[in-house]
Amino acid sequence: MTDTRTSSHTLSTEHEERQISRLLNGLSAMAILFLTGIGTKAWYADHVLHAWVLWLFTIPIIINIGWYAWSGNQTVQKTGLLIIVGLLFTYLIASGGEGNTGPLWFYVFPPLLFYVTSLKGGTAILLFCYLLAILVFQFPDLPGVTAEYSSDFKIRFFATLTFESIFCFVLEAGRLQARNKLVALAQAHEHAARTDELTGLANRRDMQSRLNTEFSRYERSGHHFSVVLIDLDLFKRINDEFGHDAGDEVLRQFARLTQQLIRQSDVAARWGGEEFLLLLPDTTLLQALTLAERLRAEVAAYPFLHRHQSLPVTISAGVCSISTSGSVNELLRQADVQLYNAKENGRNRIAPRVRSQTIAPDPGSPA
Ligand SMILES: Nc1nc2c(ncn2[C@@H]2O[C@H](COP(=O)(O)OP(=O)(O)OP(=O)(O)O)[C@@H](O)[C@H]2O)c(=O)[nH]1
Repeated sequence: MTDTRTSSHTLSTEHEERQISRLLNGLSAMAILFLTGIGTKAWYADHVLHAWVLWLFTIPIIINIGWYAWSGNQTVQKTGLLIIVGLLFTYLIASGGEGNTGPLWFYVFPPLLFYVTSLKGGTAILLFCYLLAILVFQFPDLPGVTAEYSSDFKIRFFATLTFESIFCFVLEAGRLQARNKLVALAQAHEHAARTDELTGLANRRDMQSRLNTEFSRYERSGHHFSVVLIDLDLFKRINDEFGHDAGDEVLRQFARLTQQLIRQSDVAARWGGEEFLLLLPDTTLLQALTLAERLRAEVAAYPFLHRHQSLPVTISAGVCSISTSGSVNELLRQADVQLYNAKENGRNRIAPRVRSQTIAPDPGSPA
């Protein structure tokens, strides 16, 4: 039984990714404002080169925002912004910014890095940035390096940055752990809401929604499907003679047997107490009847056991194809009528009756 629907995990990840992208756009807009403002201040303070460098940094940020708006590619948006911010901070550390305060902007990096990348990736990038900062601090004669920092500043800078990085790492790890627990909980709830507890098959609610989906597919692209409505014969007698536990065990064993027989794309659901419904996509009436007959024969021959006691189990089933009914309700009604016929005609049988399977295939259905 396959689940073609999007899981809550995928949905939550997509939602989170969109949230991160919106946040990055907001931060990019703020960065443009800051760079323009601080650049203008530097211009009036006669730091012309510094002003131009800050203004020029706004161009790749604007391009990055525009590229994301055009392509919607979140990976490029994240990578682009991290590279720009990394280069900007390298410049600020190497040049000292205004009054040697450039390195202070570095404190923005760790939380952003861990939030946008993974814990491992963030740590690797951060260590690389540390290495760059150490190079700049230790070798002030390197080309492009114009700032010199006191030893006190360097020690305090690295100590505070290390504390900040560790806190950010721990907080992000905690956030991810809580998030993963919540996602797992949501998945478990989602699964429970769609599953029959006793048999592990889909429940009626899930089957109803799958039937509607399959019917929409049929209306859209003409893909035929069939259903088999199954009822365990004289089940009350099993309960009465062998006990309710034995009845439950029969339901479980029958569910297992059914699942072994149907295709991956088919869906088996517990429709009611001892009633089951099979949804068979891309299946003609004849094919559905063949499957139902095979299942009937297997059940009749299967040694159902409970506490070493052999239990007599047979099934009756009504089969119907969408090509002979215009709606899901009509399909189910017809299957129910056929099931009633099967019971009326003596149980342990499938309806409609097929004489050595010479029924004509559904018009327009796959061969
Ligand atoms: N053990 C068990 N029994 C159930 C469960 N759900 C429904 N039943 C029983 O299934 C029996 C169904 O009985 P009926 O509707 O009279 O039908 P039947 O005995 O199967 O007879 P036919 O359908 O006419 O062949 C009832 O006794 C229900 O109590 C369940 O989850 N576990």
